[in-house]
Amino acid sequence: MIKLAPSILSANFAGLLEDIKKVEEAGVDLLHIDVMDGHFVPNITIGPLVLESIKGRTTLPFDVHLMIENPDRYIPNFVKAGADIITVHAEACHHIHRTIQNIKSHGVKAAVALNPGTSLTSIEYILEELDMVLIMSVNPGFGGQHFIPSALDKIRSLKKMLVDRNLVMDIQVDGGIKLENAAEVAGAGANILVAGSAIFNTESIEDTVKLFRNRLDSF
Ligand SMILES: O=C(CO)[C@H](O)[C@H](O)COP(=O)(O)O
Ligand SMILES: [Co+2]
Repeated sequence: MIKLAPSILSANFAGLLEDIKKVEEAGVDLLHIDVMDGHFVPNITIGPLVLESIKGRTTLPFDVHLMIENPDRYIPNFVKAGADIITVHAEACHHIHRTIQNIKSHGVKAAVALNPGTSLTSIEYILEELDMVLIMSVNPGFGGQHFIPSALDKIRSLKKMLVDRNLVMDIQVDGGIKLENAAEVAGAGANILVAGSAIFNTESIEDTVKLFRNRLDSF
């Protein structure tokens, strides 16, 4: 079954817990938390303090997408704040293998994200170490952008790499996912879809999640 991970980047921060409750009650699978530092990406969002304030108040696992430089420095803080999956960007890590081991040493799942312009070859030699690969389908930094179509080929190639090596791990896709393209992204091989604006910027979160489920039913 395809998992849905709403990105709280598009939630109402004045009533964050209420929005989280809405997606939880609508039956989503993960809470995608976008952490931006104003250096790796041109935007600043949230840090461990916000995670700590929602920890224990939702049953949804925390899927933490770190769009920050020097992520190793902050991994213990995010683990302590409740992270279940930590994703770092290949482009932000000088020693990606070491960073992955660092994440795993804290007992949480480890993933690598690739920007639209980054090749799959950058993870070729660490694939066996990963729990998930995140294919970015927008340039990171902002919600509400358009899906970059070349991501579809990259998802297909990644899926083939995994099959060829007999590896089982999650393929997450993030950016510009809407009701209209969700099935195509899943069809290419993704099994976790992140959606921010498509879920939170709607009249009814419950109805939108149902519509996503209908479109993804057959996968
Ligand atoms: O990592 C991200 C941006 O860097 C977000 O997770 C992503 O953009 C989700 O928002 P939307 O679904 O509105 O594109
Ligand atoms: Co994200």
